[in-house]
Amino acid sequence: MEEAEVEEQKQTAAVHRSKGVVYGNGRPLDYKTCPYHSTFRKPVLVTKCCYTSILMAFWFLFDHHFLKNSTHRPDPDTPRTYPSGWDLVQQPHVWCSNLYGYEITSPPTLRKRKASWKSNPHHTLEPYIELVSEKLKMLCKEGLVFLAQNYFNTTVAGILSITILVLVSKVWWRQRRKNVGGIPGYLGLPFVGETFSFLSANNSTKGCYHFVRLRRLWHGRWFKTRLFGKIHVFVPSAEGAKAIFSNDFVQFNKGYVKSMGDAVGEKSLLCVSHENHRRIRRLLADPFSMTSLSKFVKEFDDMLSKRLKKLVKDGKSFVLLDFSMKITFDSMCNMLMSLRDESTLRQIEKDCTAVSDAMLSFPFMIPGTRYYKGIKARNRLMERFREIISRRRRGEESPEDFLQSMLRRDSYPSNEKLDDSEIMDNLLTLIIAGQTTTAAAMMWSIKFLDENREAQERLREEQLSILGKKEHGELLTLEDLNKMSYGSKVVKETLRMSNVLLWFPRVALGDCRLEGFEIKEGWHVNIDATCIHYDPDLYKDPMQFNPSRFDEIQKPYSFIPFGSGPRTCLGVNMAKLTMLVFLHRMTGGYKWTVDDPDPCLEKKAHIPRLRSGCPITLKTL
Ligand code: HEM
Repeated sequence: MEEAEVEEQKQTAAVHRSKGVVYGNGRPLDYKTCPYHSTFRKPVLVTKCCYTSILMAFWFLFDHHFLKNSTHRPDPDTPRTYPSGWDLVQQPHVWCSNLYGYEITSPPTLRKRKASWKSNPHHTLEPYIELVSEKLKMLCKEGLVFLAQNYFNTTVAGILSITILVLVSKVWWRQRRKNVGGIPGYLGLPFVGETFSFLSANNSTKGCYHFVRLRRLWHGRWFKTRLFGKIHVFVPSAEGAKAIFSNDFVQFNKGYVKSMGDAVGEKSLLCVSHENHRRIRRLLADPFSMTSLSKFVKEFDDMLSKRLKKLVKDGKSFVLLDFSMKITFDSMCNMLMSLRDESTLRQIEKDCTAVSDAMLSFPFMIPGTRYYKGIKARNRLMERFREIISRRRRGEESPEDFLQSMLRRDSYPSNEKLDDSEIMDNLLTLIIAGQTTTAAAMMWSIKFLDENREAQERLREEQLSILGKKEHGELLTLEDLNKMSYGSKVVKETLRMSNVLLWFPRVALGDCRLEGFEIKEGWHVNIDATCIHYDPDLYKDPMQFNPSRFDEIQKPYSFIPFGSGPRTCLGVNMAKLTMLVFLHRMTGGYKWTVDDPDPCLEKKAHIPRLRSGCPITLKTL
């Protein structure tokens, strides 16, 4: 791209930033190619009006021209049948044209119809001419032609005015609703709303956030839409996020669909009521505290070092996303249930993927559907977890892991322990909530560092200095990770830019106001973390990968990749530690080349991930 072009693009971007345009997923909106970049809702309608008028005018002139200039007279000997009055009403065009006594040659649709009439000997075009000539005998020819011309022009004028009226009233109606309802936006038809646009964005390589990005361009920072029959408001500000997070469970609650509850289980942290949530979360939290995770750090480091060594020895390109999905899954199953057998792990992973796919599907138990497969997979998983729990209760095995720490509470009072179904549902929840998110973040960290060599070299320097103080082959400890100050900033900047969870959904439990905007009971409010993380007022040059921006303390609720409040991510520490260990091994021991720079996102993925999975080749330093 030429320098002038780049400059122009930057200026356009600056204008859009000042209007509150959001760039999601670490990928800028391409101003050169995006057909919508300067298009707002109203101009779209005005343009539609103009196009329609021009088309109608063309049709009128075209038709008139052919009527007047046609020399093709109908064959008077063709067999005739007479049309009914209704046929005549449906074909005023034919009627008008025949008043001139000539065959119709336009518009194309009529030509097609004429062909079909001809193929049917009992229904030809000629009867119209016969009818007209009969009428002509009865009426004064000049008078009728005058009438017909008037009728033709009136029809065209009528259609034109109705079209323009409909479009103008649409603009007016939209404008009126903006003022009355408070939050701008387009709700579309009942139930359907903009669901199809959302699904189409989700099914494209721009990712589902593209849907949000476009609406923000059209309506402004705050907007509402209707998806799957529910009204959704996208909350774009740190202040809005604060208001929702600090009223979680009071004014807002996490809305979950039936398929989600069926897939992960009704005792899952994601689905339980307020009281149960507090108790389950308290009991689950301990194994995820920073101090309890030191064993996890060592085991993950060991697993990662061995796998990377093997890959570099092979010297082949490998898909980073696949690698990170597998290693996060294996390390989590090891930490939760001490599962290490390869074939068992792969079966469980397959079932967990099926459950995860079923979470946002239509809940109909029809064989072959995602929901059906997910429920079957869930049943298999529950059976497996039940077996493991029974073996432990019989004392056949008792490894030190998350599950064992839960079972140790068996003799505690009921509010101090989890029952079996609570343990099993939450084991599944933890695996599903932890695997895809952490794996995607790991992939993005490498992609961003690859595009920002300065940051990569600075991180490498820090990691080599930590590595230099350790024995050869010695595993990382929590203390080592605490020394990685630049590494932590790289992790933060990766999470800010990648927005692994694009927005956090809640449902309003009653009518309320957010930053002066009216929210009705039952509306879905989505805390738009992506918009907040790309807000130029909160982050200077938000498109720039710059870990050093975290030298400064962030404003409250401006950095929320793990959410906030009573529902903050339970695995926040685990995720950060996993990423730090990963970055340490990748930059401290290796260099890499990204083998496919394709920036497109994976289709139908709720978590933004590269379609290519980011294939890389490793080389030892
Ligand atoms: C980079 C990785 C991760 C990111 C970005 C992430 C992000 C989040 C966010 C934003 C939420 C809150 C959503 C909301 O408020 O609606 C959340 C919740 C949760 N996360 Fe994570 N997460 C990550 C990794 C993990 C890991 C590794 C685990 C567990 C092993 C985990 C387990 C959970 C659970 C159980 C919840 C539900 C908490 C509740 O409702 O009380 N996450 N995560």
